Amino acid sequence: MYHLRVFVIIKRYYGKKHSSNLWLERQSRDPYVKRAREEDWRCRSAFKLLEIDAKHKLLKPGQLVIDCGCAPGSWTQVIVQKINANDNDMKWPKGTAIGIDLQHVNPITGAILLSKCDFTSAITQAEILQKLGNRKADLVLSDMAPACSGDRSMDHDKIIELCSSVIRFSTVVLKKDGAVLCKIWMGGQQKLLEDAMRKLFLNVKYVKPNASRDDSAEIYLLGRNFKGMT
Ligand SMILES: C[S@@+](CC[C@H](N)C(=O)[O-])C[C@H]1O[C@@H](n2cnc3c(N)ncnc32)[C@H](O)[C@@H]1O
Repeated sequence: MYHLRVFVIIKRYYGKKHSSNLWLERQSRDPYVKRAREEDWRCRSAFKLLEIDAKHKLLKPGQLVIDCGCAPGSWTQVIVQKINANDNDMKWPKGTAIGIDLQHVNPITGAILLSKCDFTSAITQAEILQKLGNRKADLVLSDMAPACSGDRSMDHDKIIELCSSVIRFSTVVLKKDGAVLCKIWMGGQQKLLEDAMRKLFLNVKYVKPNASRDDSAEIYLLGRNFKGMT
């Protein structure tokens, strides 16, 4: 019995060490990780949003954008840059970026950050509404991802729950014709989410940027031209 316990402990230790070595090796070979460091983005995810934006032209000067699941902050960095791109031109108002995350987020100049906040909680959503005042958002983004349990189907259900919360909140805060972009992990419930979005947005499509790893189940659902609530 004792030997069995020792064997299990050693296997667990080396298993973890092996997978963290694989992760390190993968990071060191990843060109986006290197570029993120060189270009001062907080993480490689910046390139996903930059790529989606280059193709779909979502971010514009003067917009109000809500970034759900923003830590460590690379999407918020991109947003702040794009919505204030015409900063010297007085005809454009300054943009507003609001980032929310469960984790601590280091300050980003030009962004309002709600650190250590659960986006799905009523308290956090009330706080976002308070920050908005009587303004509405042009764009709601969600790159939120639940902590992986290792059970694909359970993780899929959890991320769909997060997206459902984003869509519900978007119906309250979005301007007519506004847009939502949210990350999902593909699975059985994605069609339900897609159908719910089709009822609210004129255009709904799937988007997979090159910076999103090929072997990942990650994909983004983009809903454009919010129909507004009647
Ligand atoms: C992939 S990371 C986001 C990366 C980010 N877009 C960037 O570019 O830096 C996913 C984030 O979602 C956050 N998250 C997961 N569930 C959340 C929740 N209920 N409320 C707020 N943030 C959440 C996690 O804490 C994590 O930081």
